[in-house]
Amino acid sequence: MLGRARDRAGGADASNPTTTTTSTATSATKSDLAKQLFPLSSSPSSQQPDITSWATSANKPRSAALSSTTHVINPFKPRSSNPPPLSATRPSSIIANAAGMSRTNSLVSICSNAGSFEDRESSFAKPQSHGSAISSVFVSEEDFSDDNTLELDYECPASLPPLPPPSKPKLPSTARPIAATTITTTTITTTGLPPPPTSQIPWSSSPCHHMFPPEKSQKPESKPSNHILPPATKRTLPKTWSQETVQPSQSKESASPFQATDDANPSATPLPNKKRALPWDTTQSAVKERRKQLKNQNKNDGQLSRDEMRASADDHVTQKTKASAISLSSEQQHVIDLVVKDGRSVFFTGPAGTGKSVLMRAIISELKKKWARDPERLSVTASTGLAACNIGGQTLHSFAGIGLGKEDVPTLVKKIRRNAKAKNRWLRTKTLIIDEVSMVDGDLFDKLSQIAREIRKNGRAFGGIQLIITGDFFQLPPVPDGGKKEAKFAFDAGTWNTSIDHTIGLTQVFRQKDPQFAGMLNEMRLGRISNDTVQTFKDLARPLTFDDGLGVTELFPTRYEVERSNESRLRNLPGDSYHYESLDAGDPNIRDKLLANMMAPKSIDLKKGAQVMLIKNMDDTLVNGSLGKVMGFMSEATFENWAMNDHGTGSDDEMGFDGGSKKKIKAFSRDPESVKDLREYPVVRFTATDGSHRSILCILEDWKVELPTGEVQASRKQLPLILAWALSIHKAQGQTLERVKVDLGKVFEKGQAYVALSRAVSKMGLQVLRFEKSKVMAHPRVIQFYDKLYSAESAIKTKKAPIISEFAHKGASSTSAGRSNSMTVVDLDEEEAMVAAYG
Ligand SMILES: Nc1ncnc2c1ncn2[C@@H]1O[C@H](COP(=O)(O)OP(=O)(O)OP(=O)(O)O)[C@@H](O)[C@H]1O
Repeated sequence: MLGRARDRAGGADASNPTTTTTSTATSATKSDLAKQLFPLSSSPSSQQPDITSWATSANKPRSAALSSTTHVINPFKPRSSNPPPLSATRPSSIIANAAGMSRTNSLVSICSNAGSFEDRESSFAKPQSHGSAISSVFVSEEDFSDDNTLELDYECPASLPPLPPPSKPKLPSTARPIAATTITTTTITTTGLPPPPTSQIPWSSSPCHHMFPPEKSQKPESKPSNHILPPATKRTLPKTWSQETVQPSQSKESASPFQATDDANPSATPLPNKKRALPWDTTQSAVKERRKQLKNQNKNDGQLSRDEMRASADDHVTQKTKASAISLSSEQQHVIDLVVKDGRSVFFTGPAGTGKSVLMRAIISELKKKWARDPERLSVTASTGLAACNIGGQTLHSFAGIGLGKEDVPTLVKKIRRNAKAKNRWLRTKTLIIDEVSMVDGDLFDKLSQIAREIRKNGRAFGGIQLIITGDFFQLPPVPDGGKKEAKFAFDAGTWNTSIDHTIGLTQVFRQKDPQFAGMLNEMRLGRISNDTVQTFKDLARPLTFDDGLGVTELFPTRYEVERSNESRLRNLPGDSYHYESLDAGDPNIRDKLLANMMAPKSIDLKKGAQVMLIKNMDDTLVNGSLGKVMGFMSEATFENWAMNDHGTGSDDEMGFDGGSKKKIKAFSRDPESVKDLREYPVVRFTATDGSHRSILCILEDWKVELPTGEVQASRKQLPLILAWALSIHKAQGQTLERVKVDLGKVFEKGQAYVALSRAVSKMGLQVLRFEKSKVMAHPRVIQFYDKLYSAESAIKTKKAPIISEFAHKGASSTSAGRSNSMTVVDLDEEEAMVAAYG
């Protein structure tokens, strides 16, 4: 085995972890050491490295039509060297010529090889429903038994967030949405035991039309598609819904626009009546009533399983999502094929806004189908509680059952063996998903791999578990443990290269439609900012004003600053304050821990005029992250009576939720039968993702933490709102925000400035204060890591295959050299930890 590994590893340089591509000559002399340190027997190997091709741009017909608006950005060149913005007249084929480019500038060469790109159309529908895929989160009680102060073992019960439709900035725009900006793409085989795919995996970018707002006439269903997510079979409505009988108790709702049905298709989910510009689009209670109704029907006829029922209810609520489904780009689809069909271990990365989260949700959806009969085969985890929440998973620590994970591997293995549930998770899991890997510590990664090998009694990396990992190492790094000055990145783990078959770089930036802005952000990401970019960012210091009454969301590095800012803004508002305390239930011993990291706050104070953010997906346009303003407060009955009596015909502003109107509304709610909950809830006017304004009465929502058996471990009832004048950069990671203000003077950590600014959809919605080049810090190790990846890809393109294995072994060597016995864990959730760590 060793000999075979040695044969395969010929030429690898095991000794110099920091060398990128300049040490080919020396590498051969040191390869033996590398081979001994990292015998390939434990890693998926390939006879020849699997190399997939680079590709950019949209499908040919569209790109031809839009040739003047489709740009390929070279991410490793200063913006000034990149293609000009949309307004410029140069056509799309602005790809630098790599010929003669030096090895030290190898990053450039990746994008420069025009021949490595190919255009190919692909169009797939995204999962139809955003709120349905994940409803339960699995937490074992034992996860918390050893570390009472640990706040890491949090599993979010939230439903899987939606794959949001391409959002169209409402702000005045000088640059019209065009095709996504292509940054770079690479697929690199770093290891591979099983024989790699023999044929090249074709690449192409998603069609240009993905960048446009969904057109009503263009229904995704009408497009030929091989992969429709999620499966239509799980999304059918119960039979009983086809003849919707209105019970007396539901008569009010049926009078509401939400309940309007499609005569042509009685089973179709009713659409909001757009003719009636009522101040309510629907109420959450209406949605809940629907679910209750469905549940009762299920009980009566006993024909639907619990999941089917839930899926049906969600289907009803989110039916519009189907019509505006995101089509995965071909590079995204390529990753799905690799992980779902081929079962490969993959790390996919890419700049902010390239659809990593969207892709991960699609993968989870597909794998859930794959493991429908044996759900325990799939484990969904993330480095932080919040990130886990976003994909309906649990923290990596929680999954592993290692508490803080400070002990050495033998101790941790013993600990897990004592914990039947944790042990079972390790034994049963076939596919492990890790999101936001940039915040996973390298030592932890190695420990987990070793634990898996021992518990599963399988010598392969991670005990043979398929890994699907995503994240962008240029974003927030791991928090170093007390003793360490700097955290170790996961890619520096000794087992990183042997655990991953393919490293894939997503290239298409979807969040920012303006290629110039996307290019500026990419310069930031790499820490190589041109003077032009510095000046453009400095010009964004001007204040932003909007005519819809909503302001910008200010991003702060610490939670303390966020709370202070939100509290002072709330205090300065006139009027009464409404206090909402959550209703928590569950075993008091573990409840608080389970609920600690929940996005839903333990308590929230609101006033009329408060700026809030929705933290649950209501439907396809009111989603987690939608900004809104509190217009007033009223009880459910009042709100529904108002709807029933059709007293709203104007906009919210016309209606005005002032005292007079409110009194008037209350006059309609005297029927004691209808008044069950007299408590007043906020009416919030949201700016929906399609740019429209929608007002809903925000009542209490449920968050649950459940065991796989469905047993509820802890639950919280709370408004689905948080104050949103200010948000922490940590909480903002992963968000797409249309109006952002960032004061870079307060930023202290590498990657923070990039994360903060890259939340913005456009320059028009971004205000940047105190922009300094020095504040934009990219970690040298990260630059080096990506440099290697792209160098390797460049080498692949020039058919210098040996360099690939050299790359893989270098990586292994570097990490082995850096291995230490010191134990480090990631502090997963709290900004305070970061502050403590970084001062
Ligand atoms: N295939 C696609 N077609 C159209 N829009 C897409 C596609 N994939 C992602 N998007 C959109 O791009 C935006 C960014 O996506 P997403 O949040 O998944 O990116 P990300 O890479 O995870 O970003 P970050 O690293 O900042 O968290 C979202 O608004 C999403 O809806």
